[in-house]
Amino acid sequence: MLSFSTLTDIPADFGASVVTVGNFDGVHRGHAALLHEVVQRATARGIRSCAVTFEPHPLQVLHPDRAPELIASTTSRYERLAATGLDAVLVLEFTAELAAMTPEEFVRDVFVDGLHAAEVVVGRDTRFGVKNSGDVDTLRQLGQQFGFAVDVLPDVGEDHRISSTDVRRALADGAVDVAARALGHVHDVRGVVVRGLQRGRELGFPTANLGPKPEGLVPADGVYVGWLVREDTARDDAEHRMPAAISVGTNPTFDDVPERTVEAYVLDRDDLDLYDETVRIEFVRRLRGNTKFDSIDALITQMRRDVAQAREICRTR
Ligand SMILES: Cc1cc2nc3c(=O)[nH]c(=O)nc-3n(C[C@H](O)[C@H](O)[C@H](O)COP(=O)(O)O)c2cc1C
Ligand SMILES: Nc1ncnc2c1ncn2[C@@H]1O[C@H](COP(=O)(O)OP(=O)(O)OP(=O)(O)O)[C@@H](O)[C@H]1O
Repeated sequence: MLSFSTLTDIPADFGASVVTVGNFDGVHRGHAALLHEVVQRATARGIRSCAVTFEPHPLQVLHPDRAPELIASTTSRYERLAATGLDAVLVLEFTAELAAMTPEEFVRDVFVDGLHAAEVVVGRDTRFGVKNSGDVDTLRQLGQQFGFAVDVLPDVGEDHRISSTDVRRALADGAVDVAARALGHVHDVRGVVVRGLQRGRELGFPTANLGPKPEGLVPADGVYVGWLVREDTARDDAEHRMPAAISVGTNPTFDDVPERTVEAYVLDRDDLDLYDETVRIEFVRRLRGNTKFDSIDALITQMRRDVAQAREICRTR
């Protein structure tokens, strides 16, 4: 997938394209359906497919107090966009100047002059241009004016429209299985493995601890079942993706963990050295909250139960 960060990056011979626009945070099932349509229509016409997106998230610039915590990092969004088969992504820096463009200016500069759009595909609630003043009707008028087709796709979602907002809410509640259903993939966070307090090994469960502020939305404190994925190993390596019991929180049984951490015990492995590696932790299912135990023995007994449950769940996947 080609990646452009300004309009001037687009090569002169890029040709005509089928285009869509949005934040695509998390690249959920609604986004994926829309992007799939963009790719299919471009293939049918024998032209390029391109998604226009923004960095940072528009609300971070316009209303930082209302800006959402993003589901996925820029890296992960990029990878998921690439996986849809798009030919190109245009990641525009979202600035006050961009925010001030009228719908007509945005469409002319970006879709028409920049990407030579033959067709623009959007969801029915799309808004664009200064103060979100443009909607699908505006887009249809501009399509007639500039000579591109406009397709408005129906909502995706069984009982209600899938949205990034719902995915964020599910993750904040620890409902990682609900989030995965809306996303169409398991949610993950990404970070470098750092040294913890080295207590895990004594408890019988050594854990890979992610450094502070991993990329991606960290779900509610609790104990989860999932997978640890090592980015630096090949996909077909047996140790690339390994089942894990995961803990998110401040380890309340101990009083010495000031920061919320994400740590994963790779099931039945005490021989791994993951320090300084970049890993992803995938969250499949929540088992329970993160509790303060009266004794270390009580914690260990519960961790054994967690691990047994994790083994069972991962065995069937
Ligand atoms: C499956 C699992 C469940 C856990 N549950 C709890 C818990 O309920 N309460 C708690 O205080 N710590 C819990 N922990 C975190 C342990 O306290 C932590 O892994 C241990 O203190 C090692 O920390 P370290 O890696 O910083 O050395 C859990 C860890 C795992 C892997
Ligand atoms: N469930 C859905 N079904 C169909 N299209 C969707 C769905 N969700 C988003 N889209 C479309 O995907 C494009 C990109 O959307 P964008 O990421 O900007 O917002 P969003 O997902 O609607 O945001 P949020 O969920 O945070 O309200 C838009 O054209 C939007 O209409």
